[in-house]
Amino acid sequence: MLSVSNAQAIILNLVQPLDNQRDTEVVDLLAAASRILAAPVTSPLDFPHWDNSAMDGYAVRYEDVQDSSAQQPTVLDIIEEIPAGYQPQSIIGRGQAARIFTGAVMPAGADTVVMQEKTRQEENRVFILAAPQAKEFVRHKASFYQAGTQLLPAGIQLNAPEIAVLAAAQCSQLNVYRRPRVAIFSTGDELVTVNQSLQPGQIVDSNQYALAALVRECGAEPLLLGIVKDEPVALEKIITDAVAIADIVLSSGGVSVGDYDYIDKILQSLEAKIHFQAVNIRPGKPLTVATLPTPHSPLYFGLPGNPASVLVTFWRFVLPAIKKLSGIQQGWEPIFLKVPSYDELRSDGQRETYLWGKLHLNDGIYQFHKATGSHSSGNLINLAQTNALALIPVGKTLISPQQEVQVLHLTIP
Ligand SMILES: Nc1nc2c(c(=O)[nH]1)N[C@H]1C(S)=C(S)[C@@H](COP(=O)(O)OP(=O)(O)OC[C@H]3O[C@@H](n4cnc5c(N)ncnc54)[C@H](O)[C@@H]3O)O[C@H]1N2
Ligand code: MOO
Ligand SMILES: [Mg+2]
Repeated sequence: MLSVSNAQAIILNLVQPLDNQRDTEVVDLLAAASRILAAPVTSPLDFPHWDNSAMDGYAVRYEDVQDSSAQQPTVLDIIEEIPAGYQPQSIIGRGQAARIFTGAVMPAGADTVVMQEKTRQEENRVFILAAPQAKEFVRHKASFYQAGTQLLPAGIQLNAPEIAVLAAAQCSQLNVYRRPRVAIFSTGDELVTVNQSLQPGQIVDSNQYALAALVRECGAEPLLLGIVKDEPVALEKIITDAVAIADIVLSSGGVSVGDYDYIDKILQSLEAKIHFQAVNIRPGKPLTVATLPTPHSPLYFGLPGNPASVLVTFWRFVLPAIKKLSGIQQGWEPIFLKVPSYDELRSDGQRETYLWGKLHLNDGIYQFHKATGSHSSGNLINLAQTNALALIPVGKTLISPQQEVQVLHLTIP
């Protein structure tokens, strides 16, 4: 059976990132947090914009003060006071200084700032009580960033640090990738919505709600198409509708070998290319990945119906695909941490097994705690509060308490 890593490689190979011309939109800076930058940004401004002081103190000429000490202070005449936001008017000459404050423009003639604590002021004179270093406490024009060079590259996510940079560079509108569109529907005669009353044999379609939340969490737009019965005609229509509007289609259920599992047959009748129908993973083995022969060739994930399988296959396979699609330039693959396991972890050794649970901080070190209760893929109850999946590789049957385990950390992104 196809290994998890080969399945991931096939999926990432199939994903075409959004187009940096067609698939973009302009958003205000305040709405740009967590979006993906579609074009590199350059600024006509230098950072700092001008030489300025890093301290509250006195702007001086280094050559005047280089021999200063507490015993033999240099005495300078204060000829100007320069607060932040003020353009200095005078040129500092021999024996002169300017009172200056943090962030204020350096006056011409001065090249060094002496911090206030190393001075004593008496009326219009300042006593320099210690020799500074040459150019000390001056933040030089363009020393952080040179105008016209690249400020931010395309393909990065805009988080608080980038938003700060863009604000400082007066970029009030940004060219970002549009959100990937992800169509979601559930299949099954037994399914009802949260608001319908349950008849014997029925369950709530929790997968659609779970997938909508996951898609939204990773910055994409969920298009909810509802529940469809296990009927070929209805299924063919919903798949056709979904592929027409979405970049990625997620269905759940109907991909195993039962008499009412129609998804793969309908994909075949629609001339989809099915890349694989099963992966050596637990939970989530019956996973269908296909591409459809429409112009924009959306990627189709037929996720298995069991609720735990849906979440695990989303985290392991769909999330990296959405990341690549969204225009992010790198870091699509899941990140595994190596941590000690608090609990004993078991698998039959046949499939790459994912056990859900929580990373707990213990004295500054993460530890994996397995969720209590049944790890059946049909049990969604103990999935609540999951923030990590422990991985037991093929061939391994036991990870003992305190042994190291690889853990997929689920904080998105
Ligand atoms: N003979 C075999 N039977 C099964 C195999 C197998 O290899 N041979 N694989 C099992 C595994 S593993 C899984 S996972 C499931 C996958 O089943 P399907 O994708 O065909 O899904 P369904 O049969 O439609 O449903 C399975 C299960 O999940 C519940 N379900 C379905 N949709 C939802 C939903 N939207 N919300 C909540 N729960 C849902 C459904 O009621 C079933 O209990 O196949 C095994 N069988
Ligand atoms: O793959 Mo299934 O998800 O083991 O139950
Ligand atoms: Mg089935």
